[in-house]
Amino acid sequence: MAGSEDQKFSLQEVLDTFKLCLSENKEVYLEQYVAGWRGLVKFLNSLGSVFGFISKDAVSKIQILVNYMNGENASHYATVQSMVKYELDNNLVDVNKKGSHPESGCRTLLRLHRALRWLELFLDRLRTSTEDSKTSALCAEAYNESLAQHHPWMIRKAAGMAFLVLPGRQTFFEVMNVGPPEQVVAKLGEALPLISEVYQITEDLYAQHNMLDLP
Ligand SMILES: CCCCCCCC/C=C\CCCCCCCC(=O)N[C@@H](COP(=O)(O)O)[C@H](O)/C=C/CCCCCCCCCCCCC
Repeated sequence: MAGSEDQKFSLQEVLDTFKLCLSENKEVYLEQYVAGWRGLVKFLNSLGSVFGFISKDAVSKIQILVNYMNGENASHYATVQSMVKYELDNNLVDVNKKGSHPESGCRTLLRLHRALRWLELFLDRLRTSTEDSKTSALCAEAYNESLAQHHPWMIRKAAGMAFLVLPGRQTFFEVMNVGPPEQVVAKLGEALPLISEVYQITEDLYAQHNMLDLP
């Protein structure tokens, strides 16, 4: 798995995985969810080693979920809904404070879920940005509105420094491998509703089970 993060990023590929994320009855397939994140990590890796600490954290969370998906209880880790039910029914989630299940699927996925909100906000800003927009500012705004609220000061500082070396909008669009800027904008417009729907379904599920603040 780790090696696949080094390959070339394609926005279309990420879009395809998020398209495949939802079942007919709107359950979120874990395999596709994780595949979407793997694709995004490829992009992050292509931005350079400054982003290594972020990539490392994302990869370790992906790996925790992959281990459950391939483990002895794999059948319970087909969708986010089945994972939540299984872990809650079997008291496998540290609901109030870290205890015997510090790496439950539920708390691990929650971290990626919060990052998905950042992604949604960031992509929307990119989509509506102009040629002279600064990606670092767009990224920082999206981060401050979402993930930052869950991160301690040190992480916020480190993330803020990393954002400063983000490439400009033009380079960013090129790395997406979609085509000219108009096509990137169109593709982002296609991707956003899918990402939003996956985010909202997960958010509602976690809210319903009072799990939005898992330690
Ligand atoms: C379509 C292409 C354009 C966008 C491509 C974006 C690619 C982004 C790829 C990955 C995003 C990283 C996801 C980070 C997950 C962070 C999860 C988290 O919150 N972890 C913290 C809490 O975990 P526990 O300690 O409770 O286990 C952990 O402390 C975090 C450590 C690392 C710092 C995370 C900073 C996140 C910044 C997100 C912005 C990424 C900037 C990418 C720039 C394109």
